Amino acid sequence: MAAGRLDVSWRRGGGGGYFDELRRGGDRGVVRKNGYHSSTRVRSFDFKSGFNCRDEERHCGELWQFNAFGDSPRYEEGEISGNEDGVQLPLEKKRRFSPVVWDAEEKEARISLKNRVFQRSSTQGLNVVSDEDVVKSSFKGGLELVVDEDRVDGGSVDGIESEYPAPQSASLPPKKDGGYGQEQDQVEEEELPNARNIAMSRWASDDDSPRDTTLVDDEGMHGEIVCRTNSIEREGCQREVSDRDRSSSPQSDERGYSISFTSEHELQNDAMDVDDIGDENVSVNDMEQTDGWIDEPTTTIQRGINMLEGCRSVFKYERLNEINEGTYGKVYKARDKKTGEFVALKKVKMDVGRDRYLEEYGFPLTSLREINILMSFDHPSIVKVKEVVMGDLDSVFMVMEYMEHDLKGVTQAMKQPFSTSEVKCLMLQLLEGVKYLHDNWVLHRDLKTSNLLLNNKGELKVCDFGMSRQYSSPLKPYTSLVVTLWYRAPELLLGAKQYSTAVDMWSVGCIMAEMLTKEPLFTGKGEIDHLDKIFKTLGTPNETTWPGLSKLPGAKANFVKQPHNQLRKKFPFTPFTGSPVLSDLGFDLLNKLLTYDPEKRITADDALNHPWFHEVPLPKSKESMPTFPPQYAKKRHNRRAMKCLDSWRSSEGRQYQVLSGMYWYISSSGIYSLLYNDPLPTL
Ligand SMILES: Nc1ncnc2c1ncn2[C@@H]1O[C@H](COP(=O)(O)OP(=O)(O)OP(=O)(O)O)[C@@H](O)[C@H]1O
Repeated sequence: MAAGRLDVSWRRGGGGGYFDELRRGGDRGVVRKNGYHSSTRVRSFDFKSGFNCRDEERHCGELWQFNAFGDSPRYEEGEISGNEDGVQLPLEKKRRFSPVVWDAEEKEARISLKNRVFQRSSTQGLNVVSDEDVVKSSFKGGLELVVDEDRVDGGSVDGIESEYPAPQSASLPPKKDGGYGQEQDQVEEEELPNARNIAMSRWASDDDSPRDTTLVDDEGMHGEIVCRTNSIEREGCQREVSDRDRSSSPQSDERGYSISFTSEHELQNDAMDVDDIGDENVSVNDMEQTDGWIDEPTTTIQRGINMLEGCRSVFKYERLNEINEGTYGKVYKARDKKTGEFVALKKVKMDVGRDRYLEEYGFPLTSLREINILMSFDHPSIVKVKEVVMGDLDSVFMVMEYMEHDLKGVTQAMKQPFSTSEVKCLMLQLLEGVKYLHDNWVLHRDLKTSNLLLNNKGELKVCDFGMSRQYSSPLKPYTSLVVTLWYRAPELLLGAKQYSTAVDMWSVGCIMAEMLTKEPLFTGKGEIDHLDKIFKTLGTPNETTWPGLSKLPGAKANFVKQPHNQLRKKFPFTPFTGSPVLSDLGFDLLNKLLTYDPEKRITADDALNHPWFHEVPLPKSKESMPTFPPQYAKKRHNRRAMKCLDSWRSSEGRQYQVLSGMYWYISSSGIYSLLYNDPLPTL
């Protein structure tokens, strides 16, 4: 898996401003601004290791490094300590949360020498690294070297040794009060799992600086040197490219490194014709001015050796259509320019309202959670995040495997609900995914049909981990404002602050019912209304059916009184209507998922072993699951498509057309739309 790291830097002083910047790895210290002393702190979010957060701070040009969150790399430790949602995990449980990468076999140590950062890796070579994906930046930086202790004999690095002797061992930044003792050393080692693909990413610097394309080069080195600089003045270790050297044609130096620069503000102007639309993937690069993914980076440096993947640039991908826009980010379909693979790119929304992490560190907590969890998980029922990439304007994108549909879109568009055997196939996959989450101490907390992705291979994958969090035993208080209302468990609706995996299982119950009937089970307009709807269907709970109910904050409200469970009525025995029949065993499972008392609610593990899955009709295999027409594109203002269709329409004189399985039509407002499962127009 490709890896990435984000450095979030924020600066104080130097003009009284307090502003955050997102930077890829390599952004290091502006020390002075307007004559004032200014310190820059860089917090590194290491997406490869799950969540490894470390701070570096510059004071008067000196680099101080310290751990942001205490004693060891751990999941969201900063957020965990002392906030409302806080969970302090017992050690063994931390370990059990295995997907967050703990094994730091390839440990690295950072050594600060003057303004330079050496990074040591026990397994990585000493490589000259450059970046294929340099994103424009206005940073004036220092120098970062990555040095392999195994390969660098006695700390000798060609061309570097004289002035910056390579370290024999991990030395420490200048010791400050309460700073780096031996203990800190140890922590530092532990806190730095291999970040070879991350730490080496770097920024081009100021556009107006000829040094933004400075490369450091050392022929004979077998390892890796990363220079983040606009001020490298190293003999024998420097290749400086001046402004006039910039050209749009690639160059090759005698060592075989290819150095190329694209022209300033060169836009990707791929011509498109009607056929492009027919290709289903409507490229919208040149019309939708979505910040962060408009221009190609102005400078590209390519070198042919030891290319390490840092936080790559979003320009590695060609943006196709927008798939959807959720609360926390827009999701686009895109194509990897190199491999042609389709991916989904979720742009991290930076304006998510009040978010302590956003305010403090420049990155929203919801996205950190999501990225951390998704990058560390590996399960067929959990959507895979391939990498995190950066766009212009400090935008960040998560690159996910592309899934053609989500369950919500599919159920809404279907004429008939899924058959029982299809529901079983989907339920098994969903339960496997949920079991995996719960086994790894993660609550999803927002399971709903729009967060279940489907592809045309019959696979179901859980996505959207923005609300998810790690839990522990004994439970700590969490916020009860989780889970979209219709799928929200009654204990949450009644204000429980302590809850566990059962909240997800309730959502699974709601989803199961919706798959069977094609309609959401409970559709309250507000919390009280929603509870009323639940109680009308399942009967009003009491202390007998749900011990502890009366202690919940919302339990005293005057709810509808309904003594009986009416759920069965929602699944009438209608063998001739074509609707799936919910057998007694199926009903038993549904009832167990929709049990009021969270303690008695069935677990994912037990649900997977429920006999309903063993009775006929047996679950369909994934391969025999139905495929669905392409998801309709929500984006309605696709000007390029409009243009193409316009000409096409005038030549054909038709109002509707089907192109590559998509139904295009012209709405009353004259806007072209893509319709999913629209009845075929008479042509
Ligand atoms: N990997 C993917 N492949 C295809 N479509 C996806 C993918 N991930 C997300 N989507 C689409 O984008 C929608 C929104 O994604 P997601 O739920 O992750 O965003 P969000 O901002 O967290 O949304 P929400 O408002 O539900 O919290 C999904 O419902 C789905 O339709």
